[in-house]
Amino acid sequence: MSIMDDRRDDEETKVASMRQFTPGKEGNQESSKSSSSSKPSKIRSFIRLYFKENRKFTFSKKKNKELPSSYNNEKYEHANPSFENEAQGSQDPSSLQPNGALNVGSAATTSTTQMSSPDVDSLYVKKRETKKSFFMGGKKKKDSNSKSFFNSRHAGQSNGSDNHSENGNVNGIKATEKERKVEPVKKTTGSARKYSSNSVKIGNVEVGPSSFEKVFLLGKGDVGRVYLVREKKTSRFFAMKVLSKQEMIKRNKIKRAFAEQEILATSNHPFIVTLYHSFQSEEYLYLCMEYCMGGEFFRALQRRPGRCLAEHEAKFYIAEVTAALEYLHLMGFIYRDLKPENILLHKSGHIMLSDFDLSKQSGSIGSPTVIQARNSPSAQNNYALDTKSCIANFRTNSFVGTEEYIAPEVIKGCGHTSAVDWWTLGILFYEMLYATTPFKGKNRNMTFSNILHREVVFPEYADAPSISSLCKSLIRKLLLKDENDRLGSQAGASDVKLHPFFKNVQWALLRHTEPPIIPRLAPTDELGNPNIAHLKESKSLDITNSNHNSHTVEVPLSNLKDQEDDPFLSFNSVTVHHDWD
Ligand SMILES: Nc1ncnc2c1ncn2[C@@H]1O[C@H](COP(=O)(O)OP(=O)(O)OP(=O)(O)O)[C@@H](O)[C@H]1O
Repeated sequence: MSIMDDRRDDEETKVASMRQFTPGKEGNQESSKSSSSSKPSKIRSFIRLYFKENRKFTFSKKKNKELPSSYNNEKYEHANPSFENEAQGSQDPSSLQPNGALNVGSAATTSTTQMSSPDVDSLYVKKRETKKSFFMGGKKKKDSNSKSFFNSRHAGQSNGSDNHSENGNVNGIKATEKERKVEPVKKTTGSARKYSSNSVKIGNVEVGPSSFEKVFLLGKGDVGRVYLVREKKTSRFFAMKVLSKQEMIKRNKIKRAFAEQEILATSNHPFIVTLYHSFQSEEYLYLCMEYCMGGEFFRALQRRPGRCLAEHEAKFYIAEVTAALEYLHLMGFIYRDLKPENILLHKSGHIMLSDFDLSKQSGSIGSPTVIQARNSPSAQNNYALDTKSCIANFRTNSFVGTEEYIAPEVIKGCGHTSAVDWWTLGILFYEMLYATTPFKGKNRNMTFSNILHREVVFPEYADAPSISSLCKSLIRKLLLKDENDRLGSQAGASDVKLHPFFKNVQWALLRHTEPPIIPRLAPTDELGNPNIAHLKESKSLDITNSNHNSHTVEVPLSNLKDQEDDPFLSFNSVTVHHDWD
């Protein structure tokens, strides 16, 4: 079977299978050699200066009179079926229970042993699938293997602290409400949260759920939905992520929601989705973000001939992702979930990283330093910013990621660093070029075994994409199994940027470069908002009624109000004003 065929099969699997959840304790076991006395605020100011950029993209200046990709049925068929489904009240696939956990079993004996490490603090592996599997008519796929590993794994970690699970299951036994202790997220002090201050002003939240009306459903994850909403007062459109508190409690994902808010509110970068407001109601947390009209990069990739890109096109996206990862690392974040599904496209076609719920923030971030570049192309330009130094010594033990993208050190369970992001960049690059990931096996066991033991192979069949040796060299270096040898291990993003493959890339002018795919957008109104007049609107226009009826309600939230340890008490309700608004 050719790689392309294989990919098509994979598509079926992705559509058919649900995300995999395994229990674990959201970890606090990260170790950092950097002193906790370091001053994140100063460092972040430095980073902001380093990245001080006008957020406007060159190409967005030209008034785009076309509709977002998701509206154009001709070019982007099924791009917005979520809307259809919402209107038709189709079945919510998340009502299908996620089915199990990791199983590296016999096919990957080494990893099984190592993964049983009691140091692992969190388990969360996503199976490749589209986040919109519900509208694609996928069926639930049972993964019986997963459960067995879940059980054996937890048998080896049966200390009390492991009783927290992503899905409320402990050693395969469903925890009762009494048993499930909801850990409040520690109230952070004003000094703990630092927001971008240069071009961004953070204030008390100025809106609430009733300030918006739902237009339609854009996409869905495990604990929430993302809606296109219109702010009543301004008629501006936003993407609103609505997270169910019930579900977060049930799946022990409270900290993930906090981390996502923190990262979104702190970040200010052209290739990272912008947060405008965050707030909560009794039932939900709300993240009001910039609406990425270009839709998912994953979808754009699927629509390309052969579902892949030419080398020069992939280079563009890999360069933008590298710039975004560089920024995140400088800010002290490890992204940990890079994949085409998490890359959205701005209406200009530039990338916007989204979905930070698996990201990890270093407790204290180090200072960026300047080091002698090993592979600098020019003698004058012999120094590089060491972007790794901000996060270099930060290790975390969570077992998180997406199956085909997981780095070897994560499978081994011996802790991982920001180097996992460079590994995932290598996988992403490969997938863009060959329409499949390099270590994909017949099942999860084989995939993990391949990740641990197999060298990356580049297809050489007759009509295989023609890829330069420089490009292959970059991918090989990003996919080195030993994180200490991997590209990025010396100076972080600078190592990657200085690879000869990127010789002609003008890093500072990336966002002024015309993207290879310009989303065909439907007509916009005079404010640049999508013209949705012709669309059938969602049944419920009330954002306060998010209708998360797919999930079982187990803990009455009103009970939480009586508890002094309301886990959402310290969720930051803020409004972020950006200087380009
Ligand atoms: N800013 C945005 N603009 C347009 N569409 C968006 C935006 N944010 C999210 N979406 C859509 O909603 C989908 C789900 O979003 P997201 O991945 O953030 O949700 P999630 O609940 O965190 O998912 P997961 O379970 O993978 O963590 C995305 O795949 C995308 O299609």
